[in-house]
Amino acid sequence: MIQIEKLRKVYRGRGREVTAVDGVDLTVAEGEVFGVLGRSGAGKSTLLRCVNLLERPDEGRVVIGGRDLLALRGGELRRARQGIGMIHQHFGLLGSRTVAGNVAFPLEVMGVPRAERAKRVAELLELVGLTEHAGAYPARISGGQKQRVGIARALAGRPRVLLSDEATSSLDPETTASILALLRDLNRRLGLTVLLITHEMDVVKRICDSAAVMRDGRFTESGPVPELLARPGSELARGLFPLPPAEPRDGSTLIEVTFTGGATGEPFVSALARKYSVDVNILGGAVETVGGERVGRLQLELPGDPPQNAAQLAFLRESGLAVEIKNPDREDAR
Ligand SMILES: Nc1ncnc2c1ncn2[C@@H]1O[C@H](COP(=O)(O)OP(=O)(O)OP(=O)(O)O)[C@@H](O)[C@H]1O
Repeated sequence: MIQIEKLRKVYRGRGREVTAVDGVDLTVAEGEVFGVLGRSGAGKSTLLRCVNLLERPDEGRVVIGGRDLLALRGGELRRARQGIGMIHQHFGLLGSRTVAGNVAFPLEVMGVPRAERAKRVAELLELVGLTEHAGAYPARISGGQKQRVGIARALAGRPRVLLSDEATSSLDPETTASILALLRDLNRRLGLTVLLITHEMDVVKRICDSAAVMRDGRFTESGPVPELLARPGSELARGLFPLPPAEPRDGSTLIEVTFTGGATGEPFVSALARKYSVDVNILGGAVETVGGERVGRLQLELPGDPPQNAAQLAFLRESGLAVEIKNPDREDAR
């Protein structure tokens, strides 16, 4: 649904150049929720703004629903952009208009006749659970309700794609959870494709099917979330399951094991201990639900150095677990 190829955006000014997006490739399948995670300054906002051409990239391609946006002009481009909704961290509501008036605004711009507009506004408010607040002004509603207005307004033109620019960053955890649940629900009910940027791991954990980690204008890793979590060395996995720092002791093997889906139900630690008569020391771990799937990471210590544990490590890998050896200087530390 969204296809970005070799996207590059450089800001130039006062003899200074900042490469905000530095050759990003990104594919978001139809109906998918894709999260781009990164710290401030990583280039996330610029990337998102290039997707709906609020910012014109210097190089690369932006293809949405099969249409190459950079090749479109005038009315064609306007129509293509109507198929892309956007929500923002600070909501961007008009204080002088009611909730209903804010949602009606894009419909007025599109020239939708009054009667049809009223019907559509009512539908949209129902969709986001704000029917009772139609006549309220933004100053009198909560942050979560404001973002619901933002979402209803973004959906007014029946977009197939929704871009979310840190939509929950100024909300408390409980409200964040309810907005993320709403986005997930809309994604499923309307088949909406969602591309979101965030600096919060929790957002990725709660609703993203796929994710990318962005740093200095580039993606350092990208893929379906369960796959990333199972990838040794994954930054996303480390962020979602922070394990205590641990130094491998001489004569022992320190490993981090990631398990997803089917492997979660298997008592692999006890199976390992029984099969090889080893004392497995559990140093840390966490199990979470990510994208509706149980995922976990454990830090384990086995007696004996890595070569002595070759069979044990193979057993874990054959059980469907991703195993990363933390002992330094290991050529096979995968
Ligand atoms: N209009 C602009 N002019 C010049 N430089 C800019 C402009 N917008 C962003 N930048 C620079 O581009 C880089 C990427 O910024 P961007 O806002 O895309 O990152 P971000 O990951 O979204 O961070 P944040 O969450 O803080 O917005 C930063 O170094 C920033 O200073």
